[in-house]
Amino acid sequence: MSTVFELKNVYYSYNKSVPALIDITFEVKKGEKLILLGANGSGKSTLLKLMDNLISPDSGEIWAFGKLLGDKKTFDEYEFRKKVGFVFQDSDVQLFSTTVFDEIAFAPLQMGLKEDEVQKIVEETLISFGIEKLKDRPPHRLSGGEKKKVALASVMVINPEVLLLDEPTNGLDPRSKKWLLVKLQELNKKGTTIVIATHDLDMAATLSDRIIVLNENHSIEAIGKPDEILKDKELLLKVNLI
Ligand SMILES: Nc1ncnc2c1ncn2[C@@H]1O[C@H](COP(=O)(O)OP(=O)(O)OP(=O)(O)O)[C@@H](O)[C@H]1O
Repeated sequence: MSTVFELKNVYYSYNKSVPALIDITFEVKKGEKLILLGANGSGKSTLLKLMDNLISPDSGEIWAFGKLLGDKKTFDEYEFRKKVGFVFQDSDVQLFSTTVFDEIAFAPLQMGLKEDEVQKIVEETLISFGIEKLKDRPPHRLSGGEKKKVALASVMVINPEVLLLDEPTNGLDPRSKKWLLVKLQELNKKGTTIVIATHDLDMAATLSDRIIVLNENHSIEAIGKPDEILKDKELLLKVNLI
């Protein structure tokens, strides 16, 4: 299996006195389902933002598809954005269009698809996410769960090779959550690499090949197979997950 992401001794702090991540090293293999678990404030969202090249490490390196993120000579931001989709924890940060239709059409239009192709792909996505009725509504006036579905649809519409998802089930009702887990499983079977930050042990159990646990000191406490990690009560207690 080829490596999609490689993080080497990554450090990050929002301001000098408060570290957010300390000495993070791991790889993500192509087609892998990786769960990032950890208590509030342990650094999960920060880690995903670093992997999405929204912020840059203070030190250490992040490689994606064999290229050093942000490297002026070799890194192509446009190619990267086509391959990697990021769904924020807070949907309000993500949604900016005047209608749900335009929100979902944005990425395919950016990729240069023709108007009629975009129309078709957006209609299909609206149906697949069960949000056809919302298509003319302003995204910022939707409920939390509806916003989350639109945010997911607006990223998944271009079928990225890698999905970075920050608390994707937050705000979803039980049926929508189940539906999302099935959808992510299906995408993964077709080859999509999935990295999810969550506290949701249910999701960690159903949707992971490997789990990374971050501790309150913002470093990696454990990396392992789901059955090893989720059986380890002492570990889960230590990081506030049970
Ligand atoms: N914009 C910011 N400015 C300053 N500090 C920040 C900022 N965002 C996060 N932090 C701090 O960085 C650390 C890691 O935060 P992060 O949001 O990555 O944690 P998390 O594991 O995703 O938490 P949660 O489970 O609560 O979403 C925390 O100590 C947090 O207070």
